[in-house]
Amino acid sequence: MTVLLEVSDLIKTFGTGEAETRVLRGLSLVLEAGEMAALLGPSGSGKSTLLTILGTLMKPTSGRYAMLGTDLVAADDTELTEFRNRHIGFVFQFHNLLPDFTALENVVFPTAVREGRETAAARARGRELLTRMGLAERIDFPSANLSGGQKQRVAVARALMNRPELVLADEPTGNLDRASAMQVMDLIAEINRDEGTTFLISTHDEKIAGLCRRKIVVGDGLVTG
Ligand SMILES: Nc1ncnc2c1ncn2[C@@H]1O[C@H](COP(=O)(O)OP(=O)(O)OP(=O)(O)O)[C@@H](O)[C@H]1O
Repeated sequence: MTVLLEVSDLIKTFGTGEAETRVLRGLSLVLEAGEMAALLGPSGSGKSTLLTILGTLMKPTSGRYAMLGTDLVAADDTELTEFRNRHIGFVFQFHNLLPDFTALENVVFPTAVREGRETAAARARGRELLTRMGLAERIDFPSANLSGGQKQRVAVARALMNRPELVLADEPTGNLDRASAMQVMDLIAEINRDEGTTFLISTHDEKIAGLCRRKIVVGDGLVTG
């Protein structure tokens, strides 16, 4: 197996003095390329904080983080933005789609903004992904008119646009009914299997976690299982 990322001795504190909260307390974790892992743990245990650090959206207070051989603690903001755009996709509980944009426009828009233009290749990739997500009939629908499950599948397609090695999903099914949640998870599993994309999925739902090959449990700022 190839190591995709490794964090070690991660500490993250918020606030100072009496208000200081130590959220991560020396957490270490290795993710292999191609894993599909659930991130579990009680509310407040630090799951979102860890995902935000792994997504390079926030630096740890101390500790090491390397992905694909790049030291992401030493990297500056420009390097981090570039790295994130190329290698990491995000799916959140609230999909954050632009309601007046169609499904396809939502999927292609972030790439178009980054590249300064919308290319035919990007549109083709967007169509292919939406079709894989079972949304071929909804490609040109305004996203406001899609169901919650459909919107979340658009969000998964958007996260995959740039063929990231890693997708971080923070409670991606938290807002969905059971059937829609299972459908989103099935599609994630299919992408994981077919394209080798690594997924780390935080969830409170044991059934959702059960669909992942590995469970990582966080408790009190450390990996406990
Ligand atoms: N920016 C911040 N400033 C201060 N405290 C914060 C900040 N972000 C998170 N925290 C605190 O860190 C702790 C962990 O939060 P985090 O959101 O990582 O937990 P979680 O495991 O994702 O919880 P949940 O399952 O409820 O989403 C909480 O006590 C939270 O209040």
